Amino acid sequence: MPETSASPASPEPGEVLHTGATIELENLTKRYPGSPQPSVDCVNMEIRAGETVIFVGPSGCGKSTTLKMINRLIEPTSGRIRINGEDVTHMDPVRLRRKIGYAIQSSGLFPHMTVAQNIAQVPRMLGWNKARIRDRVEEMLDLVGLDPGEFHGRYPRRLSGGQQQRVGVARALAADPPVLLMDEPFGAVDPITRDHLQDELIRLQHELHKTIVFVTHDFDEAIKLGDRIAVLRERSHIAQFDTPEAILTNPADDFVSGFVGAGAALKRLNLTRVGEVEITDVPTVTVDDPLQNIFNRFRGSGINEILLLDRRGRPYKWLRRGDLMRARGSLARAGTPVVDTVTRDATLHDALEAVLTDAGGRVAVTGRRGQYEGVVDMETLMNSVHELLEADRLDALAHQHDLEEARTQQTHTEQEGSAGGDSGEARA
Ligand SMILES: Nc1ncnc2c1ncn2[C@@H]1O[C@H](COP(=O)(O)OP(=O)(O)OP(=O)(O)O)[C@@H](O)[C@H]1O
Repeated sequence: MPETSASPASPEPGEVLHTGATIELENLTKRYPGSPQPSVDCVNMEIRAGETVIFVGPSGCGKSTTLKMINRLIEPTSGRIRINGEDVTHMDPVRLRRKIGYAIQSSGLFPHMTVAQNIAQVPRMLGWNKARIRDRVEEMLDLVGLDPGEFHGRYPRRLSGGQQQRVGVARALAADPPVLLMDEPFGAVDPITRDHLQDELIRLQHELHKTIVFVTHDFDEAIKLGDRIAVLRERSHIAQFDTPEAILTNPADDFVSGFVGAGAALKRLNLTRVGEVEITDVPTVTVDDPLQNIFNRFRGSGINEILLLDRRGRPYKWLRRGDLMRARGSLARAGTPVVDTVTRDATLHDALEAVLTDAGGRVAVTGRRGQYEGVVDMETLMNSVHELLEADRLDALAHQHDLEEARTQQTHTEQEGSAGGDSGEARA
């Protein structure tokens, strides 16, 4: 039976919708039947409302089990879960799951339902009326960057892996839950699609401020997406729970260092976004511009290269002067196709990768619908990397200085304390 009252516009008392909710795990433990050891052993963790927390750790350490206990897909053996202060450890799990979005690696879409029906599933169970569901489906498709007109009636088998994941995220968010759990949601897609999906999740999170708990094997993904990262070791013991910067610059122990792996300086590039560096403009023309106009653009300026945009303003090809000579009246044969692009939410690491594989040493920056917004080139990236490393070096020096001061202070306090102790005894 559908619930009659529930609606995101009319939250129940104590319930915060539209934005995130706090999650508290208290001594959370799972012992699977027949296993001598618990798979998750006494986890204590506080996740703030609106933050993205990433669980990383070696295979089998208990990441998924911990995650699935939050929406009780796996029942805890003992311990407590509180969401926004409310103890949900024994709440009806079906009711609980309507408040918690869940996205998984294989997207989990129902193959016999259209995209729209998949997205509408939880709102339907919540008893929303048809018009509201229809509006919400359109809104969700738009939110995850899929054209509602094109994708509404499609079946999942007619979507690419990346599109399926987008629909999976749209479905998880449809009832506007304050919490979103994501279990390796981008694990099965190719690296370029994965980068784009990550960028989109960052953009979504800027708009929505959900509380997201995200499981991954990939430390680079954790750095890119997490406000905080929980590095877990066996039985979900927390090795370190901190910001990506702190984990990269001050790993708590050898286990964390080993997990961070080599190349911390390169990983540092994952902490800066393309939107934070200088984006330059290049001359552009569109496929509808007459060839003669394009010739004139070259002729009228000293430029050697123009970016050709498609009808929707998306980067399509790089055109050089010589290409036009060979075009023989048609742009179809001219130029070098744009293979990769980045958004402003992409990391410098993504941008560097794209620039390194691009013969021209630059990558086009695109907006939400893939439209051209500018270009980042090798020189900008190199300058930014130098600035970042220099800033890190100064931070490390300041940190070292603070530590030394604290040590000196402590020595003084101890010396004074032992002197003070004597006088204390004398007073007693
Ligand atoms: N249904 C189950 N019955 C018994 N043991 C289980 C079950 N599910 C998981 N486990 C065990 O619990 C431990 C933690 O598993 P879990 O799937 O949570 O780890 P994980 O860190 O998410 O692993 P991976 O990164 O490989 O997905 C593993 O040792 C696993 O073998």
